[in-house]
Amino acid sequence: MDGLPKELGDIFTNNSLSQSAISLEEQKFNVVEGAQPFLTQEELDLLPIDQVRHVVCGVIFNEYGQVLVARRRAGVDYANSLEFPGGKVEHHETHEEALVREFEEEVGITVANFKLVYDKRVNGSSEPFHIYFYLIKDFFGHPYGVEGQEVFWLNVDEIDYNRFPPATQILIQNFILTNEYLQEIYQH
Ligand SMILES: Nc1nc2c([nH]c(=O)n2[C@H]2C[C@H](O)[C@@H](COP(=O)(O)OP(=O)(O)OP(=O)(O)O)O2)c(=O)[nH]1
Ligand SMILES: [Mg+2]
Repeated sequence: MDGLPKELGDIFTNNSLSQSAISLEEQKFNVVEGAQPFLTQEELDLLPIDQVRHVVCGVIFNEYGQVLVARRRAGVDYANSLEFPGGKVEHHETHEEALVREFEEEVGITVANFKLVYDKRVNGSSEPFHIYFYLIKDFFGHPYGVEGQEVFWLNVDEIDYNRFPPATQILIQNFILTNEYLQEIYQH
């Protein structure tokens, strides 16, 4: 796990739920980013690329123009927030291999034909990471929450980007809500 130790993550979540005065919906999204020493974006960007963890995520649309979204589990970093499926690249893997593996492990589908659309250096809760978002043009199978997590298709006009981690919010605002993705999907 990339976040706080599980016990700490749970304590954080429970405290937030019991003591905070914010709405029930907002309480579900507990950002633990920054629990480790905070680095500015400039400091993060100066870290050598081979010294930060790489994370790959995929954005997939179905034939109705809906986007595939999952909910992060309790007790992990960004607990209960929404996310695009994906995860950490392992040492022996390319980004593409990691993306294929993560989609099989998390949502049970095989993905193909993808393109990098946005990337960003992030101050994670336990370590800095570099996140890469791929637009996935083809997939095989029917997605479901292999690890028991909620997985669903969301209409683009129903996306509330505040429910996603900060890096994903930027992607949604600049790539999805602007319809930039349509050009990428239909460009051959
Ligand atoms: N999957 C995913 N992770 C995201 C998104 N935005 C974002 O900041 N992250 C962060 C959360 C985590 O700190 C990090 C890695 O994601 P992860 O928790 O899915 O990693 P993983 O699947 O390998 O999980 P694990 O084996 O470590 O439990 O990326 C997103 O849209 N999707
Ligand atoms: Mg994951």
